[in-house]
Amino acid sequence: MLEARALRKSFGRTTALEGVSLSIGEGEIVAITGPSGSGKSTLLHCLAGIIRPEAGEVTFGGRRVDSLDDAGRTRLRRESFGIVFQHGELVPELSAMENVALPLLFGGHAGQESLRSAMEALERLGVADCAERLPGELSGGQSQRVAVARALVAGPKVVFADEPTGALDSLAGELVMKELVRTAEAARMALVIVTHDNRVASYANREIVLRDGRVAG
Ligand SMILES: Nc1ncnc2c1ncn2[C@@H]1O[C@H](COP(=O)(O)OP(=O)(O)OP(=O)(O)O)[C@@H](O)[C@H]1O
Repeated sequence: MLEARALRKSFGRTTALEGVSLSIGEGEIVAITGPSGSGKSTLLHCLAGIIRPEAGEVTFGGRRVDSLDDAGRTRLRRESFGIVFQHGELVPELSAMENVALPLLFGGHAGQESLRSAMEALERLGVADCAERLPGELSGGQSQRVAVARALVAGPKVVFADEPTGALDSLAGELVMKELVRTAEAARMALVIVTHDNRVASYANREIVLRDGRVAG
């Protein structure tokens, strides 16, 4: 469903990815691991259409992602992907519940229905009590759970998550991982997780290890 072939990406003189190829199936849970600086986030961003590789191809459902223009990639992300960034990246002026409702509102759903679904997603992630708060009034871990709720709420085909449990204690981390895995299994959603944490990687069907921008195993 999601494929990458011979990806290369550099930043100035730093080669972040070199010759990375992989294929991820529907409903598959894949952990991307490897040392700091090995290219994990860069790979996730290329797969999700956030940045474009200099060489190689990314396809989703047989359609090229990397050759789409910015508007095309934004539309694809909105329609088919859910993304959890390392630091939450919530809209600061909107409440937690409104942040979670955004993907539904962008998708043309009615306001009340979107807010109700957002509330249910917050409940499943154990942060319903944060619904009315602004992102600036949330802890790092609460923000991260709100960001996971936002990524899942619109029923994406793929969720990309960069260290989704980095700011969480082990109990909350487990809740987040169980909710991600439950949704992946129930909706045949693929899940691509960048992580340093072996416990998180243990939820995956497969682990892709990067070293110096290449797939090492
Ligand atoms: N925007 C950027 N500008 C310049 N260099 C960058 C940029 N993004 C990444 N890099 C470099 O590319 C390499 C890969 O970075 P990347 O963030 O993908 O690694 P990572 O494996 O996710 O690291 P970490 O585990 O520390 O988050 C690193 O050497 C990094 O310094």
